Amino acid sequence: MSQPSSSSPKPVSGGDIRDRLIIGLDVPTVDEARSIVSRIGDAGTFYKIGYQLAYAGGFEFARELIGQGKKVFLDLKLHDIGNTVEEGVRSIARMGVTFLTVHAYPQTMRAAVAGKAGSDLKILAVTVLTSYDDNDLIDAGYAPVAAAELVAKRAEQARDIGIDGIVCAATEAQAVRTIVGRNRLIVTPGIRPAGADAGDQKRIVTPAEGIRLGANHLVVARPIVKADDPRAVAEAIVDEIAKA
Ligand SMILES: O=C(O)c1cc(=O)[nH]c(=O)n1[C@@H]1O[C@H](COP(=O)(O)O)[C@@H](O)[C@H]1O
Repeated sequence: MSQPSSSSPKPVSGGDIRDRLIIGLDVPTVDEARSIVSRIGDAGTFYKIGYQLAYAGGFEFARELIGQGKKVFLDLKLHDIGNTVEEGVRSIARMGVTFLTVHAYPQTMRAAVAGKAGSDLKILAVTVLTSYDDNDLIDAGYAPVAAAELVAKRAEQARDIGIDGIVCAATEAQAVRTIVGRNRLIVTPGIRPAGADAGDQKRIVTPAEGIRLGANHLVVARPIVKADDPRAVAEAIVDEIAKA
């Protein structure tokens, strides 16, 4: 049965409903990102910068957004030897971003928790990518395992290591909530407004379903940044979140 959103823990802002929508700035240039942010205006409060923009001036742009009072999720999905992850996270913790992703491997998660010590940065562990289904896991060399089962195992490990939040498909959010409890965040990509193109996402739900399934924050990129009117789409999603 769906979990009512009112019983979910508060999203990171604690109050502003707009913060529950994280807009993925998956665009090639800072100019384009800046233009989208300005068109969205006060409908967008929380932005995600991933590989595409991060490696094209996105780190400086993250500081610019923070300077404007926006929250930033740096989606770098770190995964390396422990020392490298720990020192990398230590550097990122000084930037003032709100969220950072790492892959949910135990060594990597432990290193990230050590690296962020003393800062307000929240580490999110990516369990199983939302573009993966069970066959993709076999293809990647895993012994036959359901994506949902691997998500659950990684969520348990993340909880035990002291990770702040979990990135998973909303279809797994209820199961993850029972594992991580109410004090950790659940952040779900793979969100599609009704009728939107799924693209490469395999485990998708609508914004309202994502919230009802217990997500604290929804990540949406292409349906907003590729829209003719990104502000209208962002507003419609926030409205759907508010009513869920
Ligand atoms: O960590 C993420 O944000 C992430 C994890 C995951 O499992 N799946 C996933 O889609 N994402 C990111 O969420 C965003 C989803 O983008 P759209 O499919 O365009 O809405 C992309 O920037 C992905 O990199």
